[in-house]
Amino acid sequence: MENQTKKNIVIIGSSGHAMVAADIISLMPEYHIAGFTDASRPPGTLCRGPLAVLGNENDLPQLLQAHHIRGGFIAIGDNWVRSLVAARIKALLPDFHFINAIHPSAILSPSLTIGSGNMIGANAVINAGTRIGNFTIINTSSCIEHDNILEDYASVAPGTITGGNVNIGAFTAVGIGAVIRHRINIGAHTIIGAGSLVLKDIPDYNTWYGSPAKMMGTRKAGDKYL
Ligand SMILES: CC(=O)SCCNC(=O)CCNC(=O)[C@H](O)C(C)(C)COP(=O)(O)OP(=O)(O)OC[C@H]1O[C@@H](n2cnc3c(N)ncnc32)[C@H](O)[C@@H]1OP(=O)(O)O
Repeated sequence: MENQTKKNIVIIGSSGHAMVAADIISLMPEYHIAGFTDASRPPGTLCRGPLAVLGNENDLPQLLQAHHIRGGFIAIGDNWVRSLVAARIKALLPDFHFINAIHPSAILSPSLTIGSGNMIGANAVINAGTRIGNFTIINTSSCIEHDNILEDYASVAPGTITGGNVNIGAFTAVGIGAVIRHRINIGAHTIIGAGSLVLKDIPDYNTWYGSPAKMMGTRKAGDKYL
């Protein structure tokens, strides 16, 4: 039940990633989680203690009223799928408020610029002058150094480290534990494999991995990467 100090929030998705997002949002004093939406599980399915699947995305207009929901968070780890879901919700509810899910242990520079719909995990550090777009994932214990740019729907997996002045393009996924040297530009829709060391600029629609990372293939928007 919403009280006077907390806004009711719905989490879109109910996977393992959604449970991490729920853990984060439950630690944010301004929000109360009303439940989840997930088209692949019947309403009433318990997900996290008493919190259940309330319906699917198409039910959102009714769910907002029934549960006094004031905003939501898309907790879908796949960058492309997350963008498709965001587009569907925006078409259905143009004024829907997408919150940022920011773990209280994250350390964010006061000069950080950030949009909406982003997840910032436990112990992440984001340093001065960095700009984060919308619907990105900065996962657990990532270190995003000064003057980086992360475009919309980009993601960095747990333990990623970037140097200063790194740009990561829209929809690009940086794998777990990758290290990216300072002043590197990574294009859009690109994948950096787990544990990679990136020392060169990387174009759009590429897969690179290894130490040092090398070009291992090309890809199309929406290709799987996990
Ligand atoms: C909370 C979370 O879970 S966040 C998500 C965390 N997960 C990740 O970060 C995963 C990122 N994805 C990867 O690293 C993937 O391995 C990819 C996308 C780079 C490559 O995937 P695929 O194209 O399917 O490669 P595939 O598994 O077929 O492996 C092909 C070869 O490359 C090697 N390889 C794959 N990934 C890597 C890597 N990151 N570094 C070095 N070698 C690699 C494999 O060992 C294999 O070598 P082999 O032919 O000698 O056996």
